[in-house]
Amino acid sequence: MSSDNGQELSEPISGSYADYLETERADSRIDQPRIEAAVREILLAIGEDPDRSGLKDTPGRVARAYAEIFTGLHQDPADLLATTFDIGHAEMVMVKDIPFYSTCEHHLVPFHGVAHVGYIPGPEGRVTGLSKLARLVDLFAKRPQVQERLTTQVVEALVDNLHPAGAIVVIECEHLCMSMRGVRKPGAKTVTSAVRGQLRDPATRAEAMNLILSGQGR
Ligand SMILES: Nc1nc2c(ncn2[C@@H]2O[C@H](COP(=O)(O)OP(=O)(O)OP(=O)(O)O)[C@@H](O)[C@H]2O)c(=O)[nH]1
Ligand SMILES: [Zn+2]
Repeated sequence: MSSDNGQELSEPISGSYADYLETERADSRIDQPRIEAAVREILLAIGEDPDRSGLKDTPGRVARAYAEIFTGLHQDPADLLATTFDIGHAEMVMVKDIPFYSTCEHHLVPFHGVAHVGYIPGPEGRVTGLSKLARLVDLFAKRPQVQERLTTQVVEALVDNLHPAGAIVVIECEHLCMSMRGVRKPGAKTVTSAVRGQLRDPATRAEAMNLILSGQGR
């Protein structure tokens, strides 16, 4: 892939981005035997038989699943955003409708939806690969979370690592803790936003919101 001005946009896998990819595969920092023991206890506590054939492999499966959905606890956004390009683009870049799943830290059930991530490159003109914006959402989503903190962490990682002139993150989610239990309001959506720098300016913010809302029939 190359940009309009012919510069290469290929992503060399070296240095700390390679480290990041390694953490995506590695789950060694998550204590799976401990999760297995805890899940067995939960099954006993609800009155199930953890040794019946349908459940005997469940603690191990849950441990592997948790190792996957909490990988982000052991990933550093600085590694992920280490590869940047100077392509002389000073206008807004927006990746919208990034689907993701996270885990509510209050109930350990999923919340899921879409994230819209945009920024205006700063004077240094540092631009990251588009996929990295989606990976950044996953990095913070794959932790026990609340939606507000997820939103803030994504925008602050952009600010800290790309030094943009402005950044915006808007997240829309359904929380299963509000759908399948408790207040039981399936379909209710929670929307959070965080804006920094030039995107606090009303006109620039309106431009970003138009980009987010366009094509969504809203
Ligand atoms: N602000 C915020 N609240 C959340 C998020 N995810 C879940 N919650 C809320 O966290 C609150 C926890 O409230 P508690 O009263 O401690 O727990 P609870 O008795 O299970 O509450 P209910 O869900 O109302 O039954 C609930 O109101 C949830 O809806 C989130 O991402 N952000
Ligand atoms: Zn919850």
